[in-house]
Amino acid sequence: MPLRIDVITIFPDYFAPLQLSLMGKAQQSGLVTIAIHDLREFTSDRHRSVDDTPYGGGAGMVMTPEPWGQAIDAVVTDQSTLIVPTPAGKLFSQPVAAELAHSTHLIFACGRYEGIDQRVVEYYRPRIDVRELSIGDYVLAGGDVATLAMIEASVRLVPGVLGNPESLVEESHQLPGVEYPSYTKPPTWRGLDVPEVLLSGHHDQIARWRAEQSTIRTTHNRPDLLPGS
Ligand SMILES: Nc1ccc2ncsc2c1
Repeated sequence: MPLRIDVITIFPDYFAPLQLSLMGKAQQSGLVTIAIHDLREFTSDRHRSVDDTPYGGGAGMVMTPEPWGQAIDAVVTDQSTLIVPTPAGKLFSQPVAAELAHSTHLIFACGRYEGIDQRVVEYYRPRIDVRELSIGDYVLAGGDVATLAMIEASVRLVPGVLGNPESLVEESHQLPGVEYPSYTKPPTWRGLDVPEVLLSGHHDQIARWRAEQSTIRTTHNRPDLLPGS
């Protein structure tokens, strides 16, 4: 049963990259099907409007609920998971990507402006799995780039998508923290040598060196990921 993904957006062209590389191959292989829908196709007024001023005042505009209701109703099933990217959401992570990779049907609602009228989430929550997800503590111009990131992170975990599942095994055995630095040919580049241990063939020493490097990097860049932090 392939993973089906429906993306609803006012900028369908943002999703052209999904035809390339790994994401494109995943679709050609039949492991994943991705459909992009223009929210404006689900409006009924002459101007195809999708937003209005916020109740309660405040700057910016809010996306009106009805086009979203029409668009989501056009694709939803009782197996669907509705994902609403928002800076206010729970943090997307590798474990969440793994969950999404094993779903049957994902609907991404890419909001713009100040977001989507909250009643859209309230309406679907009793009916299907609804997840408001953030990709980090920063604000984009809309949910489209966040959706691209979450699709790529999730689809690469769909069994069969990655040519070499070994890289997923390594990822899953990742020590708590960030990965060690990587090197390839040439052995010397602009006067800089590859760490000697990596050329030694001593796999135990290499493993130890990589674990040390991961700890050094995690301590410096992501102390929040250190065990016990
Ligand atoms: N609708 C919207 C606006 C900004 C933003 N930034 C990250 S996800 C998101 C979603």
